[in-house]
Amino acid sequence: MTDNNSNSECDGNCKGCASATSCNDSQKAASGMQQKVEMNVKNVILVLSGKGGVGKSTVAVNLAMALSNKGYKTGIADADIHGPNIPKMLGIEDEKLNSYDGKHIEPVMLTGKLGVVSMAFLLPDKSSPIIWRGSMKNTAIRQFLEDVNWGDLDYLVVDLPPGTGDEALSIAQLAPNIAGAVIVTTPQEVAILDSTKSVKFIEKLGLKVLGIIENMSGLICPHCGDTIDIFGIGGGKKAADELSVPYLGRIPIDPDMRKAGDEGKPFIMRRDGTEQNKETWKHVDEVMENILLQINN
Ligand SMILES: Nc1ncnc2c1ncn2[C@@H]1O[C@H](COP(=O)(O)OP(=O)(O)OP(=O)(O)O)[C@@H](O)[C@H]1O
Repeated sequence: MTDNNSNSECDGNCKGCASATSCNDSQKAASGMQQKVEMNVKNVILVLSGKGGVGKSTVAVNLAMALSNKGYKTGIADADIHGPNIPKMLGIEDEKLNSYDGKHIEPVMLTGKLGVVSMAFLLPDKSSPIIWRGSMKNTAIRQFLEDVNWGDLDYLVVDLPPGTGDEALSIAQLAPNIAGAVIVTTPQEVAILDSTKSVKFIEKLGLKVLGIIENMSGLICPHCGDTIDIFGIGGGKKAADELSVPYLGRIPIDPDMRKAGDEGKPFIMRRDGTEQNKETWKHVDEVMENILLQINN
């Protein structure tokens, strides 16, 4: 076994792993020997994608908000250590994490039923990069689960960075009661190819794929109501069928969705009654219901 973060050299069966003393956290993660943390959560939902910028955080905040609006006690763990955008999307980027006993961290409560933790709350300057190796990220993720006063949660929604790296592996191995993973993609071939990797990654870890969401799926023209295929339509459904995983639905490109993220007020809190808004709402509602159906399936 080497002393770096490579997982290719650690099979989890060497003497070091057996004695559990000589591997660093990342190697333990790679070998699958990390113990689940203890926390009172009924369902952990992972949100991931193969490619960046496809709408994971957008889906995560809307899903968490939808669940808490239904009365479920919900948490969001922003596990995108290098690019934590959840606080900005919820309009709480100036908040800080507090600790009353020096050990446990209080989540930032958006409402009585929705708490949030993110690296963004710990940064002195929002534009500072976080330059961390895998083992440090693993430790931070463990703390997000174990050291946060979440209370009893019905759902914990975890927003992951793109790809199948340290953060995804850490969460998959540390979090208890993982209901499954929602894979977000856009319709183009390159995004689909990368989301296929996400599906295989989740399956390899023995977790359930709740399904694929096709985001940015056509633009409904606000003037004529016609759909313009900017990135195409149907790639997510095709991928879901080919991979034999559920298709959770599609969300069109909607300028209001982008505004919602920029203004820190999630889309599902905006109902303006326009035809375009109603159409997007119909799709968002369908996607959220399908996720819940798959969890209870
Ligand atoms: N359906 C949509 N219509 C319009 N804009 C959208 C839509 N979905 C997401 N966006 C916008 O696209 C941008 C990227 O979305 P988001 O940050 O959710 O992606 P991400 O996959 O989490 O990104 P990253 O890989 O950087 O974490 C944001 O500005 C968001 O508001």
